[in-house]
Amino acid sequence: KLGLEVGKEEDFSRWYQQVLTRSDMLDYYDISGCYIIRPWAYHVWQTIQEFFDKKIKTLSVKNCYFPMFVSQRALEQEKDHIEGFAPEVAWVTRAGSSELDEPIAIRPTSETVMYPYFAKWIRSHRDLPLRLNQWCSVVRWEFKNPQPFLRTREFLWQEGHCAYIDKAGADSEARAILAFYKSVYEYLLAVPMIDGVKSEKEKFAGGLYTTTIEGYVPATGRGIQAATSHNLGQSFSKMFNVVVEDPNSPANANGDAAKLNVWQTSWGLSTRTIGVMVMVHGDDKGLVMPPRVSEIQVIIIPTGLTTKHTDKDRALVHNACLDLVSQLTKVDIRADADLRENYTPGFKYNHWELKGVPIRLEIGPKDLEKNSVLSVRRDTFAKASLPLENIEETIANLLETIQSDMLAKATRERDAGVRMVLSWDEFVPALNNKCLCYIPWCNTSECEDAIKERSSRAEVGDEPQDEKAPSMGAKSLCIPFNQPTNPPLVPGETKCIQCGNLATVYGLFGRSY
Ligand SMILES: O=C(C[C@H]1NCCC[C@H]1O)Cn1cnc2c(c1=O)CCCC2
Ligand SMILES: [Mg+2]
Repeated sequence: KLGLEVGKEEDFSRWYQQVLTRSDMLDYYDISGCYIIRPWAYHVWQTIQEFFDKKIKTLSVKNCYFPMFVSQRALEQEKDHIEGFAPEVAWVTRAGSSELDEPIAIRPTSETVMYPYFAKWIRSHRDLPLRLNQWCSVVRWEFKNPQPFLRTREFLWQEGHCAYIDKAGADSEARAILAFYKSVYEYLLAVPMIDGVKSEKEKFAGGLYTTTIEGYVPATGRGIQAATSHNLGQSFSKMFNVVVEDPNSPANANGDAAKLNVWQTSWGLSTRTIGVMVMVHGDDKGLVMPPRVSEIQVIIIPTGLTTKHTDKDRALVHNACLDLVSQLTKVDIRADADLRENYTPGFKYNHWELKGVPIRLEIGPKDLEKNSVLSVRRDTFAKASLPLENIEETIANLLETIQSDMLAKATRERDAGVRMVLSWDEFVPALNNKCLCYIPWCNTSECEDAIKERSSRAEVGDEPQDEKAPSMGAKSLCIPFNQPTNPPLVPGETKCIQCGNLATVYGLFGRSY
């Protein structure tokens, strides 16, 4: 059966799974939480990789590869970094039929893999800055229900790890990387992001601060953490003893200079990117692929051929399709033709709509007479008859228009899903209206806990716990760099909507993935 059996608004999680499997993006695997990434999705990941890799090379970041195995000693080098996460760590305990003397962990992230070697390699300030990145997979044995691309036990990502002589170096690089992350989503995936800093409660416990980009999924009204870039401060360099001689401090009496723990950053972006793109742009006909990341940007389909037409007519139309493919390919447009004899044009339209191909071109005998082609946009279904004259430029422009229209539409929907909430009694209704909320906030962890508690479904009245309504409370997603100004938050006057103490920031809150 082609097409989707369930609508996006009808049953979102079933829609999401069906759109992924029926578009051949992904297949389920016989180990829970693990999925097969098929070519249609893998092309998106490779496009992101090429784009991001070029960006970090402008910062002189070098790619490398560390082992996926972590010794128990290394992993537990820093207790509080790992203790919160310990249940998620997967261990190798046996090889063949023989037990290992020591269990070996599979990396859930690579701080503890890399930093002992940072300590070994960084001996002098001249060894700084050190800027490394690796493209790899990591394993986190999550117990919450898995979701393809969004929460999986193994996922592909990149993790960057850098070391600087001072805080300023770490600050500026962390922010530069965050801007690159934002452009992955906004330039490639046509998904708008809100950037900001995580609260003390939500930040990466091992670090000084976490900057983040936060997405919004209109269909569920939930926020989603899309990528993070941390200034780790000096906590990891103290744990792992990554020290240099302080170039700015004179040697003391007996000649040895002061020691300085380096300042570090770490940053990660994963295949969650693909899930966000699907959730934001997909519709009831299937995927809607942003042109910049779609393996096929234009699909050309012969049409209008009936039994009345001769084999010659058919050959003419098929050749016109193939000519068009080569014309577009010559100008780097990723075009293909679907000349399968055993499927009707209508069947093919559904198939390529399901896969979200941005433009469909229909060519038949009549079009050849008029030297034109019928184009259909996947995002709006708008049809237009296009002259074959100068078709390359026309299609190139149409692809650009689709890319920017998709971002504009997703931005309108995101803006409609984020509200200014200036009093507590508006907060939960806004969440239940699928909105994220900017709230005047005191920025304390205990208040954050109270907000989560008071906004979880159980707390609010006793309406039936229908499985769709998220029973979770609202989390703080970020303190946006771009603080709302309407109305302005008046320091010393504006109150936190939860606890009534003075508000110091606007916080972005919402139910989230
Ligand atoms: O991974 C990070 C921090 C950092 N890691 C490198 C990329 C950027 C950033 O995510 C946080 N973190 C999340 N999840 C886990 C761990 C963990 O450190 C360690 C144990 C298992 C689960
Ligand atoms: Mg986690």
